Amino acid sequence: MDFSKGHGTENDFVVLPDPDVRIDLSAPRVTALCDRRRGLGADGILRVAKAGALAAAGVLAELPDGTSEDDWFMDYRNADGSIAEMCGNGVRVFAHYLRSTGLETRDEFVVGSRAGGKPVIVHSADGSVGEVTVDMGVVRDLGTSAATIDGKVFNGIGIDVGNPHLACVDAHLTAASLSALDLTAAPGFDPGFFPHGVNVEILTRIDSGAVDMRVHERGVGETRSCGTGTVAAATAALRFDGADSGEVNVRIPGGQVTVALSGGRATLRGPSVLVASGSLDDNWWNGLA
Ligand SMILES: N[C@@H](CCC[C@H](N)C(=O)O)C(=O)O
Repeated sequence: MDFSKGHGTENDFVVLPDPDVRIDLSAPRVTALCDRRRGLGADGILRVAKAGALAAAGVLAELPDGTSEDDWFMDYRNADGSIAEMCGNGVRVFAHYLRSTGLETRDEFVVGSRAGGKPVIVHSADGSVGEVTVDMGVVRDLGTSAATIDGKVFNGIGIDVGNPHLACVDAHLTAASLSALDLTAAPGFDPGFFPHGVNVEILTRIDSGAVDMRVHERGVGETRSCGTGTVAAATAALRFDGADSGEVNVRIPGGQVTVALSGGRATLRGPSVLVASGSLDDNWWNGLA
């Protein structure tokens, strides 16, 4: 079992090449592989497969919109073994991996996800560093809700970027007070509003075209970055200022990305790093099934 390890602004992933879908990617295998003591350690897994092969194997009930059988498909799993619809940082790492390994020779192609096909532009991709823009598609406003963190209530907007987010702009926050927040425990949220759980972003308002953001991810915990979360954050920050389009630089603990919103759609541009590749021990892997 070959693997690569990579990250997008320090949101890290184990990449498992499995074009013909021969691996049983069970929840125990995902959790063990993502465990930072028992396994390789990661926020999530990116299985690299052909969309048609995933459908034939029954991993996908049907091909999502904008995805065809021959497209590469990012079969994303959270560190706790749950399946998520989309991962913005993951798509950048996925596209970088495909280009740097030669599995894909084009600079512009579609990456399939459970939230639909995501067109990408690979601006650069060597063996270790890449830069990718992802067309994230339609961003949907779900209405207002609130999160509770460390006993404090943060008002925000529910935003669907293929997966669910609650993005909370707090005009009193500074980069320093944001970094002092205790995000160890999962934020409280309204389960009636978010029946499938939610990713929660806390952020400053826009200053000089940029916001600072932290995130607590569904199925993972606090991460150093979340690509779909940065799109939700940029959307909420623009709304906070009465705008529905524009470009926002989003600073997260793991780096910076750029989100552009226009006509209810978003693009996400940012870096990708591939740090290692190798093979898993067969006995260890097979013992996890
Ligand atoms: N880190 C990802 C999002 C991964 C999925 C998320 N935890 C969920 O369950 O929706 C990103 O970069 O978007």
